[in-house]
Amino acid sequence: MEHPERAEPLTDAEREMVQDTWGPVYKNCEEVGVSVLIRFFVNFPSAKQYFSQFQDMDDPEEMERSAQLKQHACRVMGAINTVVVNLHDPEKVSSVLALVGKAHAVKHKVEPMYFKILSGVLLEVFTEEFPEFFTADVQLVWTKLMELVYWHVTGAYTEVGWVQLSSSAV
Ligand code: HEM
Repeated sequence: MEHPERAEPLTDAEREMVQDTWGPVYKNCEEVGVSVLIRFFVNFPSAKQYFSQFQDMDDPEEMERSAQLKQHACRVMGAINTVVVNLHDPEKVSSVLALVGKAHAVKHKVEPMYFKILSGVLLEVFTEEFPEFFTADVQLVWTKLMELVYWHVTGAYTEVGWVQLSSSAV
């Protein structure tokens, strides 16, 4: 799997932009997280294969009632929160994301490309729900943060010897 030397670190000003705009999102973390995951699973239905409780569901309203979906929404948002509040501490960021990457590779066997797709959906929903905060500049910085997340997660995949099994995630 391709893995560049390093991810571009955020500057102090960029860190502040991320932290300032994350507050209103995290305040509504369950609602926003559920919207993100529903859009993810509706637009990329193959991503449901990993979730026993709703892999065969197509109706978004039914998905919304799944406890497993809600739980994963909160876990995703919780992990992003840990990254955002610890941006000043690169070791903490890398250890949190290494754990996420390792679990998804070893335990859940999730194709890493889905992390890239989910990042795009996260940003899309944040921007739609909080247009006053997610201006073009802010979106760029968040894209940089998501690239950093992806870099750490895929680094963990490489470390556990993940071999890409399929070239297409969609
Ligand atoms: C930023 C992205 C993500 C974060 C922060 C995240 C975080 C987590 C966390 C903290 C857990 C619980 C602990 C564990 O079992 O490892 C978890 C479980 C899980 N994740 Fe993710 N995840 C992300 C993306 C994904 C993606 C893209 C998929 C698949 C398409 C996925 C599939 C799963 C599955 C199947 C479980 C187990 C669910 C269960 O047992 O009910 N995750 N995730």
